[in-house]
Amino acid sequence: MALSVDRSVIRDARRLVVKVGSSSLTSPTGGLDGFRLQALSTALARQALSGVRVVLVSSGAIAAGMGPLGLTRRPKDLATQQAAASAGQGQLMAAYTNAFTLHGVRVGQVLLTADDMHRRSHYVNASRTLERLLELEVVPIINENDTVATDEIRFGDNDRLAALVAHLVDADALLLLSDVDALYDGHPTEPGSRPIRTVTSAEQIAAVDISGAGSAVGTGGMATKVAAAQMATEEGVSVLLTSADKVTAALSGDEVGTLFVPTGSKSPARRRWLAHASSATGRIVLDDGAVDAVVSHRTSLLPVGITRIEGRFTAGDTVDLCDDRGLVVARGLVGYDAEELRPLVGQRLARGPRLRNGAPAPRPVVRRDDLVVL
Ligand SMILES: Nc1ncnc2c1ncn2[C@@H]1O[C@H](COP(=O)(O)OP(=O)(O)O)[C@@H](O)[C@H]1O
Ligand SMILES: N[C@@H](CCC(=O)OP(=O)(O)O)C(=O)O
Repeated sequence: MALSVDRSVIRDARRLVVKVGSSSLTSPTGGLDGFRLQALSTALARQALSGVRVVLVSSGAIAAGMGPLGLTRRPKDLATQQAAASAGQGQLMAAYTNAFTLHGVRVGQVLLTADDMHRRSHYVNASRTLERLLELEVVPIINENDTVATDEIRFGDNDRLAALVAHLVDADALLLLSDVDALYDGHPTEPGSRPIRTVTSAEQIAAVDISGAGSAVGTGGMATKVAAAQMATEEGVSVLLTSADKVTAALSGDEVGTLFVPTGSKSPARRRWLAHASSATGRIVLDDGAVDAVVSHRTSLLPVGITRIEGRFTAGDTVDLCDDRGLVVARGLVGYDAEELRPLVGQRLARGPRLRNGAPAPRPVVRRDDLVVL
C-alpha cells in the first residue's frame, strides 16, 4: 500500500471527524472561551459548506460547567464531574449552535456512552442516526454522555470516542485538535524536543515519552491521542494531530502537526465493531488445535476445541477467545448461553455430522463470519 505522507488526505477527506479537547475551548480560568469556540466553528462550518461531511467530537462540558458551579479546578470525583458536565453541556451546545448558525450551518447534539458502542443494536442505531444527520447536512456534535456514564460504561476520554466515531461513520480522516501542535519526540516542555511530522507505525514511536500530564482541564493526555490514532489508522483512517489554532492550515493540507498514516485497510463494519467497539462478557479457552483452526484457517469454533468457558454470557454476546495461556487471540459473537455450552465443552464429533452418541452435531459456538482475529 503506497504511503500517502502528504496532508492532502486531510484536505480532500469527504468524511471528516474532528475531535477538540477541553484545553482548546476554555479560558485558563475554566469556562468556555467564546472566541476560540467561534474560530473553530467557522473553520468547520466552511468545510461543511464545501460539501464535506463533518462530525465534531467536542470535549468541554465539564470545563464549561466549572464556572457556573463555582469550581476553580477540574473536579476529580465522578459525581461532581457529572454535575459539572450537566451544567456545562447545555452551554457548550448553545455556543456551538450560535456559532454555526452564523454560517447557516445546522448542528445536532449526540451524547453517547460506551454502552452505545458495546451493544451491537445500539451501535447500529447510533450509526443510522449519524448517517441521517449527515444526509440532512447537519453537523453532529458528539460528546460522552458524562451525566449518566458510570465508571463501568465510560469511554474515559473523547480521543477513544473520536476513533470509534471515525469507524462508525466510515471516515476518511480524523483530525485531533489539542493544545499542542504535534506529537513531540519528548515532552514538549523538555528542551530539545522536536515535533514528529509523520508516523508510519506504532514501533516508530514506541520509545516516545507520552506519559506527561495533559492540561488541567483535560482528561486524555497524549497517550489517549496516540492510542486513538492507532485505533483509527488500523482501519484505514488517516489521522492528523495538531493544535486547534492550526485548524484552518490543517484543513488546507498544509504541513502542520503529526500525520499518522493508515497501517491497515477498512474491514467490514461488523468486524470493525467486533475488533474495536464491542466488549466481551465472557471468555472461551481453546486448545491448540482450535487456536490454529480459528486463527490460521479462520474456521468456525466447535465445542470440541474448547477446554474451558468463563463468565455468564448469553447467546449473541461478545466473548474473547483465548489460548491456554490466557492470551486473547480472537473475539466473536457466541451462539450459546454459557450454561447451555458448558456440557458440550470438549465433545468429540463422530465421523460426519453426528456425536458419538448419535445426537446431531451441535451448531458452531462462534460462526466464522461472527469472529475477528485480534
Ligand atoms: N510526547 C508528547 N508530545 C506532545 N504533547 C505531549 C507529549 N507528552 C505529553 N504531552 C502533553 O499532552 C497534552 C495534550 O493532552 P490534553 O491536555 O489532555 O489535551 P486535550 O485537552 O486536547 O485532550 C499536551 O498539552 C502535552 O503537555
Ligand atoms: N466528556 C468530557 C471530555 C472528556 C475528555 O476526553 O476531555 P479531553 O481530554 O479534554 O478531550 C467533557 O466534555 O468535559
